[in-house]
Amino acid sequence: MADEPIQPPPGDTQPAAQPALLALRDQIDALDRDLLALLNRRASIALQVGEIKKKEGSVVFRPEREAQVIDGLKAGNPGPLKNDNIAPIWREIMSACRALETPTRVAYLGPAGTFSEEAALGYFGSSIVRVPCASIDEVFRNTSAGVADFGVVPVENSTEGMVARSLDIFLTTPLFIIGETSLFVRHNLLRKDNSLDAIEAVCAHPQALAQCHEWLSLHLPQAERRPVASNAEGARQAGQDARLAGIASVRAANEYGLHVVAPAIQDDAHNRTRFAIVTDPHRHPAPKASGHDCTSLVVSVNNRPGAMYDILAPLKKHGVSMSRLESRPARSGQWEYYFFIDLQGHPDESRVDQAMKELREACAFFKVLGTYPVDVH
Ligand SMILES: O=C(O)C(=O)C[C@]1(C(=O)O)C=C[C@@H](O)C=C1
Repeated sequence: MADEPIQPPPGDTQPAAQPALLALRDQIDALDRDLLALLNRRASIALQVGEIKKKEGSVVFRPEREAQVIDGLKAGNPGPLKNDNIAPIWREIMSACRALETPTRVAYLGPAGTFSEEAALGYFGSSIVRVPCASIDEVFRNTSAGVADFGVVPVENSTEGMVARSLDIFLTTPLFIIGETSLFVRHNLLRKDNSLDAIEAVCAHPQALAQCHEWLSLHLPQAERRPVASNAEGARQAGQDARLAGIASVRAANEYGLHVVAPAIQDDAHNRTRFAIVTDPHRHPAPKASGHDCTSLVVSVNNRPGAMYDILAPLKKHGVSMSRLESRPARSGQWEYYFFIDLQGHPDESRVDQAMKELREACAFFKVLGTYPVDVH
């Protein structure tokens, strides 16, 4: 039989590129070369800024400046690039420029693949030195001890409310908040086998187990819900034992070689977690006003009639808006509470400064947790 040339199966061939397409690609290549040249010019200017900062002995990371850069670009964006894409692109550019000035070491609840890691990368960009920690306490400890320059800790979830451990540590930590970031949290059921059969236990962080409560009750009513230190730790354990499943991100599935057996199992489709960026005030000054700032406080008032009014009155008097008010028992056994308050504005604004002074006088306990640019998306 004569040798027939082997024909590729239909659909397996690339159609010959159209001349018009090739010409457009040539334009993209030329623009990419221009972009690279511009980015390198930007990087060498950042290096010069770094030299000046070194001489002055000042810090490299300036969250208020980065927020202003992104806000300014979004305000003047002619499109068609969407404004939502501006922040992630420029965060990466500034992350790379910052890394030329000095390494940024960031502590977060690890191991690799946690939402905290995703938050850290989203906020600082990927040119950082990662310091994964075993617990939220360790994030605070490593940042205080100078093992990391910054820590990223979860503070609030849109389904489950406050992250109690972080807030409790905020009462006493010497660290303060210099930034915030929030993340859509999509939980996925991960497992070695691609099936829901014979799962004995689901291992995840208690918050994730709580956020998937309804789904677990419906689909895996027999399975034990086993709390572990982080979702990535649960995924790691699931990677070693087919009887276990984890609840974690797709990044964690890739990291530990697991199947996404059921995607998006969180009870609330809009599940978001908010993270605070903390640092040591001896090594990093408070960010200056950026124009869109938030100031976080924790206060307590003696248990008396009108105590809540005394907290709110100075804010009303000076026209300061409050974007968050959370209470947490003071554990005194006296029905006393700490109030976590977010004010809109920066203490450099006199109305905010005045309101804070009067609020301080009305409170038995008053601590400024930090002042920082609001999250820019
Ligand atoms: O403007 C500065 O202070 C810089 O160091 C430059 C730059 C940037 O790349 O734009 C980098 C790091 C800072 O956090 C802020 C901005």
